[in-house]
Amino acid sequence: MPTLSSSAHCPSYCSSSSKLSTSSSIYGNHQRIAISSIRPKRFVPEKVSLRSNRNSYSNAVRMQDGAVAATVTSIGNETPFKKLRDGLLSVTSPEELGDTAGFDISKDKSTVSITVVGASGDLAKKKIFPALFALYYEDCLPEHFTIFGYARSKMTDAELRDMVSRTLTCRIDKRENCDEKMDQFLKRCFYHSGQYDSQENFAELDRKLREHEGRRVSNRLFYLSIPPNIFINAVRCASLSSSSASGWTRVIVEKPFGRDSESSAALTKALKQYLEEDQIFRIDHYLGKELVENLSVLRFSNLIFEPLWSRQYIRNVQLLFSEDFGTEGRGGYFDSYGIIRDIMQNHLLQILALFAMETPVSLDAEDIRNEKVKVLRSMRPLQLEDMVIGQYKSHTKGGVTFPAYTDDKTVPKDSLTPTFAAAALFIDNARWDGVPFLMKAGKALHNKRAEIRVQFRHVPGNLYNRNFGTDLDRATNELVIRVQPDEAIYLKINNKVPGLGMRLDRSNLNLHYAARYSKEIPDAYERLLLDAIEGERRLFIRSDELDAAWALFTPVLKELEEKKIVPEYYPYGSRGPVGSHYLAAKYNVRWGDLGVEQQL
Ligand SMILES: NC(=O)C1=CN([C@@H]2O[C@H](COP(=O)(O)OP(=O)(O)OC[C@H]3O[C@@H](n4cnc5c(N)ncnc54)[C@H](OP(=O)(O)O)[C@@H]3O)[C@@H](O)[C@H]2O)C=CC1
Ligand SMILES: O=C1O[C@H](COP(=O)(O)O)[C@@H](O)[C@H](O)[C@H]1O
Repeated sequence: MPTLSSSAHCPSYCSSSSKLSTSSSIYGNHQRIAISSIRPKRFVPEKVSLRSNRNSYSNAVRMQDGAVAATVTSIGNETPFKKLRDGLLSVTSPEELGDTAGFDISKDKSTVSITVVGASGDLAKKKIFPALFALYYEDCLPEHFTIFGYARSKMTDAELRDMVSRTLTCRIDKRENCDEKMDQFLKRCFYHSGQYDSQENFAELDRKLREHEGRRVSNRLFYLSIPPNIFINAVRCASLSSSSASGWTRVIVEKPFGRDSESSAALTKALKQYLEEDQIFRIDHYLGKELVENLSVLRFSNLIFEPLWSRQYIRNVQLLFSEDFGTEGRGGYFDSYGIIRDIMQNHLLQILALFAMETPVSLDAEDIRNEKVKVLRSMRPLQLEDMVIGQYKSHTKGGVTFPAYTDDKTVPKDSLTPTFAAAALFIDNARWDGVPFLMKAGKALHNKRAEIRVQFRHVPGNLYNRNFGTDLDRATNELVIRVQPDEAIYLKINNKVPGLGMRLDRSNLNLHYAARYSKEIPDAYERLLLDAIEGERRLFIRSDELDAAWALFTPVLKELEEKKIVPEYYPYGSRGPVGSHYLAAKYNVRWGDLGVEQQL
């Protein structure tokens, strides 16, 4: 009996998934076969022909169980084919392709090398190494893997291990053998010091990687965790001097992907001098967050939501992001980007696209990304009059003084860079015509939170209108998807207060993750790293998506800078500029995050 399994996310390597080897599991709505159910059966696969408009396939074979597997050859770098469509089962590793595909089918003949470029930096320490360890702990990494740190800093392997060890923690529910697992993990970590623009240094890395890979099919993942001005040099050197000769080579690129349409297009063009689009994994870590991934499940697997998902029933949609700390430590980077580029153009817009897209043909990465591009291209570029910007100023509370944004030594004293922005966006298509999509993002606010709020329309001819007083807006249903912290999905409904009278109140139908699920939620970087290793592109940004996203924000960003628009100043730790309320009121909207929420 197929089960909806939480382990379905890491099916090809995780130990939990190998337990599925004697049966199939449900991955999305497509059947997926665990590798171990195929691998031991040596047989001669029948060659079949496979065609598509975009890719050419080679080595297409029919497996013993009827599934078709192939490798894609149009992208230069032969990559195992992964298609989740009618009749085609997921192929996640060379082993599945068998002898006729030119790979050695025994599992111990392939390896994955993960090189963290910029290993000495903040993101590497904070997110990437801990995520890799978590994947290792969960047995989600392949049997043969090696992790290399690469940066200019001089470090020995032992020093890298020491640095990494201080960043690793075990999940509360996974303490068993944790120290032992950490030691084993650290033994797989190595370091190479080199310049980002030196082909010679990357060639030295290549030699070290080859030593570790031996004669196995070598697959290589480079994570560019470096400032954007050195992306291209690093990609050039990595691709020319340390690409894999026998397996795939993939590069995870961190944001920012440019500052506007032009610089983003230039970055893409430069990357494509050295890499095919299929090798580029542009990361937006919000797409790896549990509740963002769940958006499609909520919409497309529950009858009660999708029919309501349109202008007919939805009054407005709000995408909210707040942090209760400033740009401390990252002011230098932040000042040339600002909150619109840092959060809105990517994280919030990606959520909006997933929220508003039409039903994709399938859960295949290209089908999903096609729908996201379509909805982004149906949007109106943001107008200056639909935008409010703010910057935090110093504030003293309880004897403690919190700094202004411009108190940061790396920020110019006269900086006009917004640390807060609110915006109203519109999608000019049949489903969403006239529905305001309001975004609000800010640093140094009163709380840390990310959520999606969907405010529904009034009930026509509501028999209970007189029970709500004059504020009928308060009586409409609201669906809240709290992405973080304390993940939850709750629906505000009107309910009769028990008793002999007829008094109504607002109560929550609450799916509170901590209460419902005992398993700790993996960090977004774990999911995304695993997907990159598996070649799953669903949660990464395609270049045309990126172009469409920049097209919406570039004109207003230019106007703000050319006109030197002064931000509205708000105290550190407050709810942000008052102007955001006027913006919402212009579209008859009240921000949903103002009141104290009732928690069940
Ligand atoms: N930190 C975060 O929370 C987030 C970061 N990002 C993105 O991830 C990437 C990495 O971020 P983060 O780790 O904070 O960056 P860092 O500033 O910490 O830089 C990473 C490493 O790059 C090297 N480096 C730094 N500046 C330069 C320079 N001017 N020239 C050459 N090398 C340099 C340093 O290593 P060495 O000197 O040893 O070579 C440094 O340790 C960036 O693109 C950033 O925008 C995205 C989301 C969040
Ligand atoms: O990309 C970024 O995200 C972080 C917030 O990420 P979260 O997962 O902690 O919510 C933000 O602080 C940073 O400015 C931005 O670059």
